[in-house]
Amino acid sequence: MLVIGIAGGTGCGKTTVVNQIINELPDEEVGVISQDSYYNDLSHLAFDERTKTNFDHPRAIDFELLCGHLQELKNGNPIHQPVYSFVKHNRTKDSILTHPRKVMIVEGILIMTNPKIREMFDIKIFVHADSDERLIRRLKRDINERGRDLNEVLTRYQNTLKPMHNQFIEPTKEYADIIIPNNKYNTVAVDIVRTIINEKLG
Ligand SMILES: Nc1ncnc2c1ncn2[C@@H]1O[C@H](COP(=O)(O)OP(=O)(O)O)[C@@H](O)[C@H]1O
Ligand SMILES: O=c1ccn([C@@H]2O[C@H](COP(=O)(O)O)[C@@H](O)[C@H]2O)c(=O)[nH]1
Repeated sequence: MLVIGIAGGTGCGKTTVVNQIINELPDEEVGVISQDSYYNDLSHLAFDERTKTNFDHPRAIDFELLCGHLQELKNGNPIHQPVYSFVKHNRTKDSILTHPRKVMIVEGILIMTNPKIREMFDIKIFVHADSDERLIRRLKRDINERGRDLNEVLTRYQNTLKPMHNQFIEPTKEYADIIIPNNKYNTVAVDIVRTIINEKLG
């Protein structure tokens, strides 16, 4: 199994890049795991308390579960990938049965901060977009798709997103084998990654 890790700050375009990469590749050969599925289960907290969580700190992620699931997939076993709700700030009761594939892509802001997870990646990719571009995209996406308002996104950006990005996420760029500049859509980079995957698929 070829495991590809794709990291980068919020709004850099990780999900978009992953969708572009897997578009036209056979479903049964390539799978995706999102770090978002592995946010800690916060069911013990009331909604108001959950909104105060720092979701941009490595502590917010259940890396033990993510690591265990990746190992299971590498061993050829299926996993039940949790499903996360950004609107509720919590895991849902659902899960997605995910079978091992020849190629697994793991994407998320913090995946390269964890040494054990990092070691499991055969290829490490960091998607870069400037911080103003990321903030604009995040504002639009969170207001349109994640039930937030302007003030909420900006406050979170100043209080946690920006400092956490600088402290934990940006430094993981140094581990990357490939850095994809993504201020604009980057079809060349996507094609290169697709070529690598196609070689693996034979
Ligand atoms: N290169 C790009 N140029 C303009 N908008 C983009 C680009 N890549 C992604 N977007 C948009 O920015 C938003 C965030 O992208 P997304 O892929 O969800 O980022 P991430 O997963 O890194 O948080 C989405 O609305 C997406 O359509
Ligand atoms: O309950 C939550 C959990 C996370 N977030 C924010 O999501 C982003 C990570 O997702 P991307 O798709 O990579 O942007 C992270 O910056 C968290 O702040 C949230 O708002 N609510």
